[in-house]
Amino acid sequence: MSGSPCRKTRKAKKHKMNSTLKRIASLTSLCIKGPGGKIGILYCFIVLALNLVEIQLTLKMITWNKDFFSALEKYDAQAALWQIGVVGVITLASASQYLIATYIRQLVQIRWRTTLTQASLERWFSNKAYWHLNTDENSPLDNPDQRISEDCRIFVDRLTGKVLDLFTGLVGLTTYIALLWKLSAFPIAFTLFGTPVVIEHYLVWTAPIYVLISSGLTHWMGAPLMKLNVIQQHREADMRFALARIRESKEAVALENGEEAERNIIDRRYKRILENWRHLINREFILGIFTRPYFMTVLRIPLFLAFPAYLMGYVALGGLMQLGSAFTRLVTTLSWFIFSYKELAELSATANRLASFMQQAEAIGKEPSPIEWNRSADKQLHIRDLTVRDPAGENLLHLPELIVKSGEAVWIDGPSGIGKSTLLKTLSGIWPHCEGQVSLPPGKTLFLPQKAYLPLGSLAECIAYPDKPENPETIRELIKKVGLTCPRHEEQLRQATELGSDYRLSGGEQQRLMVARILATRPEWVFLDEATSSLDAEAEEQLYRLLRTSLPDTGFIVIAHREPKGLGNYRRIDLWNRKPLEIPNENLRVALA
Ligand SMILES: Nc1ncnc2c1ncn2[C@@H]1O[C@H](COP(=O)(O)OP(=O)(O)OP(=O)(O)O)[C@@H](O)[C@H]1O
Repeated sequence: MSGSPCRKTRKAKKHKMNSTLKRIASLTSLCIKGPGGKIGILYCFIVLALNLVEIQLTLKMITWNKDFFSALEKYDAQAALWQIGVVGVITLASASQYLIATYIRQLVQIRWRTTLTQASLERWFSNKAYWHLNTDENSPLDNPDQRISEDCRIFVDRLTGKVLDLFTGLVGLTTYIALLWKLSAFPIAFTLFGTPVVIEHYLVWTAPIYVLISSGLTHWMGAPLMKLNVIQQHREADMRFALARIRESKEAVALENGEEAERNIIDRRYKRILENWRHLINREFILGIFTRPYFMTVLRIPLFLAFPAYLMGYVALGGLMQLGSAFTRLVTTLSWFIFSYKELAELSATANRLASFMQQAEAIGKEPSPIEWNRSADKQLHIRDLTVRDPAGENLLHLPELIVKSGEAVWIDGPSGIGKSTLLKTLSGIWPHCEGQVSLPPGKTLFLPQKAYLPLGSLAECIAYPDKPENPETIRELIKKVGLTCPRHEEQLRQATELGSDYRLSGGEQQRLMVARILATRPEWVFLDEATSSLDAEAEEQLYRLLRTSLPDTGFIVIAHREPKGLGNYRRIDLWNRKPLEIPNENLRVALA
């Protein structure tokens, strides 16, 4: 039997709830295991202890209500004045408790957020997850880069806020129930359909019924909020991404007068935000119809409910006020769920997003590599039976065998789109759609794409990237060597790297910087993907000559559409030829799939 649809939905909801709780627990344990995480637990206990002090202060305040109003009822000015002093002391203690607890709670947040952010970054960078993770519009993993900073903050904030409140609430609940039980030792009697009904301690029973009905209504009305909040964050992040992309490509946009087109893209994304926002505010409005009056009356209702006890003469005015405030505290504590609905929705949505990001990033490392990687002991790069495909599974290239000795140079050229860059991505180990065997010789390898990458930081850091920078004098010499000799270059280079304004350098100048990087990092193997395409032929030749003479033992694999003069003796892999290609070297046979 497959079960009724209703039961199935309930089962699915229960399963979802369980997996959310598991995710919250696993992220919390990650926070605790990090540096200073255990001290965080100690701090949480201190916050809990302070919260228990707050419960005691609340009990004092409930008693104060009785004493103060009794004094008023009796026109006892001296007692009333004394109670004003008492309330001052309680307020002072309560404010101190609140400030210290909040401060310690924030100390926990600093520790745990740091751990969670580090853990996310570790997964983001390890196995190049930032490259592999599918983050397009239809992916459930939206804008993970933005999530790392935002979700880690929200998760820790809600966890240390709401979960500690939950524990405090549970203690408070038992205390207030016990107090109300003691205070409301009188029954309420009425007739229902001709039958006399007497309910002892009726105020204690009324509170949970009142809150249960209210919580049920809140959940029913507010349930769609969770999904709408997730969609809203997704769309906001999409718009931020589109805006950041314009900043990144501002030169192309400005040159192509793309303002209107860009404006349309942003407008479309903003429209999607508005669409969901409308649903969100409608739903918040519906929820508010209930929660707003609830918040406003929650402090009055107890008085109305305790009123019959006053009329029946069970309590005096002071007792009524004491009952009212005890009932209010019980209802407020029970209402924790209602007051925290939005934040709880955020906590669960954030936990789900963060955990699924971490799971997906971890899964990347677990997938076996489609390439059989070996370490070659003979200082040769050895590729055997390598097939490179596109993501749809269509063959792009097939290399039966290619051996490159250290210090050798290979030039690969062929038509656009044939798969040259994809071949380099395969050799770097990031392209998953391939198979074959690759033996890499030991030593450093450097892959440089056509578009130079200038990381944010000092010029020395940019040149030495990804290694640690050398001394500034060496850097200055290297910059001169690659032809950036003009005095104005110094300031431009500083702005390009330190301020991230790489558009201040011409394409050729940026590529000269990349040549300086090869000279600074001195790799054993260099893979260049049209990395000199913006230079004029003469400059290109000079730079290749510089590379070959400075790094005579380095193997060069160069993808270029024009002959890399200056590279010295090189072998050519000509992918223009559509038939299997015989190259003079016996070891090198290239065929197009
Ligand atoms: N990340 C990717 N996702 C989907 N398809 C891709 C991806 N990268 C490359 N391709 C496809 O693989 C094919 C080969 O692309 P590749 O960039 O390797 O060509 P190329 O020979 O280097 O071209 P060019 O000389 O124009 O740079 C192209 O059809 C391209 O659309």
